[in-house]
Amino acid sequence: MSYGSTHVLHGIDLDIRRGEIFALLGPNGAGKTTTVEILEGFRRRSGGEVAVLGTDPAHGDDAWRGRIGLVLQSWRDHRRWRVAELLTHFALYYPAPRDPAGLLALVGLTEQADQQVDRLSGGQRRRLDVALAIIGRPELLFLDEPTTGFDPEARRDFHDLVERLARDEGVTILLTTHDLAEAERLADRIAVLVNGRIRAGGTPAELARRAAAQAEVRWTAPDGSSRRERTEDPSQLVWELHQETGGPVADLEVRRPTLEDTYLHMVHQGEGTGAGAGSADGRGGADGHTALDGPAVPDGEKSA
Ligand SMILES: Nc1ncnc2c1ncn2[C@@H]1O[C@H](COP(=O)(O)OP(=O)(O)OP(=O)(O)O)[C@@H](O)[C@H]1O
Repeated sequence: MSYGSTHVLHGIDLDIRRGEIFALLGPNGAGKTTTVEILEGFRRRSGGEVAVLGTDPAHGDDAWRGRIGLVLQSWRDHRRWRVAELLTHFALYYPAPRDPAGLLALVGLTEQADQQVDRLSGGQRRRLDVALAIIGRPELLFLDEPTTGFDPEARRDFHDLVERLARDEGVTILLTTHDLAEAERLADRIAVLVNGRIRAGGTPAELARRAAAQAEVRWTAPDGSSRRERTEDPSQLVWELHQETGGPVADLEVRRPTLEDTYLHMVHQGEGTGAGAGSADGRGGADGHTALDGPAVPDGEKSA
């Protein structure tokens, strides 16, 4: 995807399965919204192939659109409508809509049913966006940074709702977020997008395992110098150090990077170089490695 001469997406390769929650994770400006808008049929791509529910979104008709629900990043229409009125009105567009009252209860807006849309708080407005997106019982739901502005309780309720939609109703969900914890909590699979390229992909557990594959061991040598070494078998290294020193190893510390350390490292590296394109199944990378196979601790913490 290019805007004029600016390339914003490079070789994105995504395969999202029916019924899964898929998170597109990445920092501001990574290309998440652009990707999602291409999939939704709102933005015409510059090249490549896309099929959403078997249809090229550039040629999606009303029947295709009726199978999809959208929660956009910002959506500020219908300010003077009352909440329940708006839902009842939107329900008319679909062949088998949800019951508006039940839907209000589902998203926690029953008390606001008669309130005007422009009087809702940011979080309540977001809940209404979700209600509007699912009123037509979509097979596929796009959620573009859905929990921005939510307080912790609203965030938890929203996560429960997303899980219910996926697990109980089989809705396929594509979620964009820059919140690693949100992606970890909700997603069956995650693709990390940095600078328009997929830097890594897999289940949250796979990413965490790859992130934690190498531990960093720090200690103070008998000559007083600070030492660090990275290893997949810290116990072996510590045993050897103990033998060499002939006693306790001074200032010994063993640290495994968290998924967050690795994500931040990946973002930092990707924004610096723009290198490392790959696919969402974790195989990617020009050299056959994803960034998660690479240095597992932030640069600032590495030393000889
Ligand atoms: N209409 C446009 N014309 C030119 N450049 C654009 C346009 N829309 C987006 N961009 C650029 O494309 C890149 C990707 O933007 P995009 O909105 O897809 O990122 P994002 O990952 O969704 O970011 P955020 O988390 O901030 O919402 C950015 O560098 C942005 O400035």
